[in-house]
Amino acid sequence: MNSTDVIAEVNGLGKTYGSFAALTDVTFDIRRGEVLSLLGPNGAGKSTTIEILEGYRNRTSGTVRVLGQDPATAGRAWRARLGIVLQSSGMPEEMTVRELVRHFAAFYPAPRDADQTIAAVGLTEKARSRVSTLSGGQKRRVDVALGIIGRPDLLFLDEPTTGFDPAARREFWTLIEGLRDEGTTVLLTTHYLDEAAHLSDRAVVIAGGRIVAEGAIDALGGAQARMPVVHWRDAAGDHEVRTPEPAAFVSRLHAEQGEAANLQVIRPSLEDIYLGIVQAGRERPEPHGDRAPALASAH
Ligand SMILES: Nc1ncnc2c1ncn2[C@@H]1O[C@H](COP(=O)(O)OP(=O)(O)OP(=O)(O)O)[C@@H](O)[C@H]1O
Repeated sequence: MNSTDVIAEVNGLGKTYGSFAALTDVTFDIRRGEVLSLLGPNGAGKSTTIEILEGYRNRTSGTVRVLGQDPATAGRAWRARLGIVLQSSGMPEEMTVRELVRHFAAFYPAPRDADQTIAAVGLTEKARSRVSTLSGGQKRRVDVALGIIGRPDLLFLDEPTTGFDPAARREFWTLIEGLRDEGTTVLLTTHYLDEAAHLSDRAVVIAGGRIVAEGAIDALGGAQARMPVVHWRDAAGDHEVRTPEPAAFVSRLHAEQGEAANLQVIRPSLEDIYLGIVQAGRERPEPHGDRAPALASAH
């Protein structure tokens, strides 16, 4: 891969809070134009990673480059190229949606049109409403509008659809697909595996502060974890066989036994695969001696 195709590089990233290692040896990159999902259970270290990439949190060790610069020292022009939708944000509640979006647009050199952005997040009818009168999901849409108003090269979305109803989530997905088609690179964290599967090209799975899986979203977990399972019942009881060729297996089963009761072919969902990865990560023995890495390069 050409190095210009990499928009962010994280190498051997470590973060300790006192003696607690929140991140250990985290290495991954974000490629231009992709939607990368950062997945992991509560407390895995996702927000810590994102905040280090955004320059809001100092790292303990390792190297990080985002849009060609070290976030720990990068300045305002660099920050203007990022779009950030945090898990929770404090917005001036007394402003109207339009006032707020216009206010933020003024911070950027080449912002989107405020009304078009409000329309893109589905809030045209609320453009004249004060933020204080919006529902939780509508406020989240304002967060997203503020995240994209500056035409970011890299957009961080930290659990963007929490609190959205199902229709709003689908609309949001369409919005993100549109941004991706325009060339925006997105780092997404979500606990909704269907969202990750729908939107992202690749995923990095983090658990206990370490990367436990990484790869194309439709190859995550490897062939074994994704192997279909054939279930059926006969006089001897219930049976379950994992096979890469379920059709051939069912055909043989039928030839041998005739119509099987309760026959099912189940392909593991991304959620099944993800839960298996996280569980395996928990059971993995701790690598010797690096639970709390020394301060290699404090920033
Ligand atoms: N300022 C802090 N001081 C001490 N520990 C912290 C601090 N911030 C985070 N941690 C700890 O670091 C770990 C990683 O937290 P982080 O917020 O990055 O997780 P997360 O993956 O984003 O979780 P969630 O899915 O719940 O948002 C957690 O165990 C958390 O308690």
